[in-house]
Amino acid sequence: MRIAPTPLAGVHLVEPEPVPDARGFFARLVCADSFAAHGMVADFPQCSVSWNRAAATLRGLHWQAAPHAEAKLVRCTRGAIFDVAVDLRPNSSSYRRWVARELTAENRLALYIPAGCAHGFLTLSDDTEVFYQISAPHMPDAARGLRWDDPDIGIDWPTTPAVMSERDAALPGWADAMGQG
Ligand SMILES: Cc1cn([C@H]2C[C@H](O)[C@@H](COP(=O)(O)OP(=O)(O)O[C@H]3O[C@H](C)C(=O)[C@H](O)[C@H]3O)O2)c(=O)[nH]c1=O
Repeated sequence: MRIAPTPLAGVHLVEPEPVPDARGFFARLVCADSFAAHGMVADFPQCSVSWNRAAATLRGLHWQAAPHAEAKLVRCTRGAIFDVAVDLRPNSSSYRRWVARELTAENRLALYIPAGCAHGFLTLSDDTEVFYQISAPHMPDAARGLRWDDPDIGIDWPTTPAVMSERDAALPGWADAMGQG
């Protein structure tokens, strides 16, 4: 697999390297040694999936507060997403910056998002499925969020969301979100 850095500290793009043969191919998706060499965790005690009926569905921007902060490896297993990470770490060289990558079932790319970053995505096609490998269990009381269109972050979404949860539509802007503790 190829692990490439992004402009956000600790956020990496993981690209499988398929080994082809007459049957098709085999490819590794996670490797503890390779991940550790890039400062990434590879222990994912919880895996989740979300299915999204329509294109332009937005989920996020979410994270879990310490001590329940989670690293995530996110991939699109059907359809396509515009996947976004936002750096919330005050001591990070990329604090308050965002990065996005197009993850699709066809490119099999995965975005590694370390603890201390918010995550969200916008679907680019109907019938899109997103698979998460997560380094910490879901703790509802630790759930935090930032609104998708916060002007201080300025994410350049490819299109206006058409579908989102009431929770996501009501998420706070940066100042209030950082005051959530
Ligand atoms: C996250 C989660 C949710 N749930 C339950 C709670 C709700 O009854 C239902 C939907 O939850 P929610 O609306 O928070 O789902 P998303 O909006 O897709 O949240 C996710 O979206 C963004 C993009 C992420 O990166 C996180 O993985 C996660 O926050 O699933 C669980 O049972 N376990 C879980 O781990």
